[in-house]
Amino acid sequence: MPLQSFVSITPDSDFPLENLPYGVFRLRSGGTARVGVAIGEYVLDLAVLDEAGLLASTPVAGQGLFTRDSLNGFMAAGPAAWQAVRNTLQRLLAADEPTLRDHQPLRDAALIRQSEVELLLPVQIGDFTDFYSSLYHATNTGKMLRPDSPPLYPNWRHMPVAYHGRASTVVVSGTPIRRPCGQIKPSRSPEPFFSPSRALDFEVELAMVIGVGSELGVPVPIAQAEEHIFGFVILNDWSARDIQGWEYQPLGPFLSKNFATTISPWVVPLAALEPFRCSGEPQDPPPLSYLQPPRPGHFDVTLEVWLNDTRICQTNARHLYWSFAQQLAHHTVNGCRLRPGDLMGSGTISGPTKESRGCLFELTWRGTEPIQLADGSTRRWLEDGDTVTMRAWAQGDGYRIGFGEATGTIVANSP
Ligand SMILES: O=C(O)/C=C/C(=O)CC(=O)CC(=O)O
Ligand SMILES: [Ca+2]
Ligand SMILES: [Mg+2]
Repeated sequence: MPLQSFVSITPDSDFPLENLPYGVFRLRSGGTARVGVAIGEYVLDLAVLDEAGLLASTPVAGQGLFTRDSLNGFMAAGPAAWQAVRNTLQRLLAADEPTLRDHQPLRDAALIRQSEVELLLPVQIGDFTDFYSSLYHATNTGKMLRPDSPPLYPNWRHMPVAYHGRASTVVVSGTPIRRPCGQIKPSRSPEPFFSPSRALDFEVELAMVIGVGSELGVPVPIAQAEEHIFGFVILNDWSARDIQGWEYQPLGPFLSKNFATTISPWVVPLAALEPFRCSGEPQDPPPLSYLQPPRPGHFDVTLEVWLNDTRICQTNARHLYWSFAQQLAHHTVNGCRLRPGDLMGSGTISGPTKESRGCLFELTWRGTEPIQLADGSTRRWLEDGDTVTMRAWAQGDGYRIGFGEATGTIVANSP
């Protein structure tokens, strides 16, 4: 039986009382940025609640953490504070709780229609790392990029491989995406040339948002890894496959991926995904002991990709080989420090079936098998004006933990 709120929530809403994802918003009519949670069609303004003393029972009351333009201050307060605020909000929004329900002026000030707000980038991102943790994606990618070698490098099943991206180009859902220019060298061309990308792609991922940092030189043990995770967003790692194919050896992706990365505006708390914890793909060989988790670390989250009006991919985060806890333990095992606001992408979440391939690179097999859209047109790669929208949710009994969406439209460029 879903939790009952006095705010009306339909069963297909992304934002029931069980979810309460955090975001940063501004009224379209003006004003400063503030922190809120999504509930049904509304945003609950936490700054208003704090000023009214309704968060008094939590360790973060009266610190001004919700009148900021990022979640970083609140995230740094740690898991006990997150849990206290979450418990308080679930109580304040409950159907049988009069404090907010029956206080009309406060209710009007605190609950704002989402249609009246602009959602901002929720986190000030210090570092962005992107993993490569789907066995299906890594195998397909390896087959296409390196047809004459085994698809997986020998390290892949021993560690969560990743590359370092650019925090400076992570943008919030809705931001237009300018087609990047760069060096391209098709195999039939003897020399590289400079051009707008002709092989623009998306990658559907989830990303963890780091809440609490770690100490320089001190690895985070896998059993404590999740204590550092504040929550999750949808991530689209826009990728220019032609630039990537020429630049990536031997150091990996660079300009082919760091021109833009889109994230969804609501950060879904780890606590909201707890009922959806599950095992991932079997790991063979067994990982080294620092990567052996004390419990399952995957989550049953469905993801969809829409290209204009056509759904072109449906996949699930449980298809990942390496879990978020394993990624985090590996990332810090050398003493690399975490900071509040770091962002870590899962890697493209491809599954075992054709429709669960998480990028055009795989869906069109490097552009050789065009896909058909509902309007009759076909695509090998993204065209100017195309809109890619990603959605994600965990399906509960009578409710869903939704992530909202991560969307972006391609804008033309000329060299
Ligand atoms: O060079 C390769 O084998 C492939 C690299 C990537 O595709 C990097 C990446 O973004 C990984 C991912 O999203 O899974
Ligand atoms: Ca990626
Ligand atoms: Mg990218």
